Amino acid sequence: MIRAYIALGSNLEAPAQQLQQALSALDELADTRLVACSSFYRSPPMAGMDQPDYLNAVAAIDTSLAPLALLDALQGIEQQQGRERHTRWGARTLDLDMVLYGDQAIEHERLTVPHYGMAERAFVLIPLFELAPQLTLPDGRQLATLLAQCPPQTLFIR
Ligand SMILES: CC1(C)Nc2nc(N)[nH]c(=O)c2N=C1O
Repeated sequence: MIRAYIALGSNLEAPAQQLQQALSALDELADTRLVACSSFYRSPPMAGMDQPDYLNAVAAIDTSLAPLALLDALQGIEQQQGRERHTRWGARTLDLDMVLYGDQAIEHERLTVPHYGMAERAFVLIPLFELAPQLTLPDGRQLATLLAQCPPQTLFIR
């Protein structure tokens, strides 16, 4: 089994329920087990868009699904929970992003792992640090270092 970390985000239609429902769906995926989930964190939309605050978390899963199969499964859960991809940065009922997949660096047209924006996203780094403070990225960087260098963002533990 591979340890993967999934970033969850929602800012529409009862975000706390969206995240809880997504955690259950992750645990029910074939060949996958939900190992842990961070606290839920509320924060204003990054880049100050005119949207409701987000609720974010990071989940740790163990899976034997291959990366693209896991990606398909994550997109399936988003769709089950009403995710319409209107605009790239628009508000959404649920976002599931594969942040890390074991110690693999993946460059595929559908999938980049580690997640391309994680170093600038406190709403990913802080929940991830809660779960795995000693984590080292595939390129050798320490998660603690990324967190120290990340642009500050106001997060509230919900
Ligand atoms: C629109 C954008 C970049 N901003 C966000 N901002 C916050 N706080 N949380 C998110 O999950 C999030 N997701 C996004 O996709």
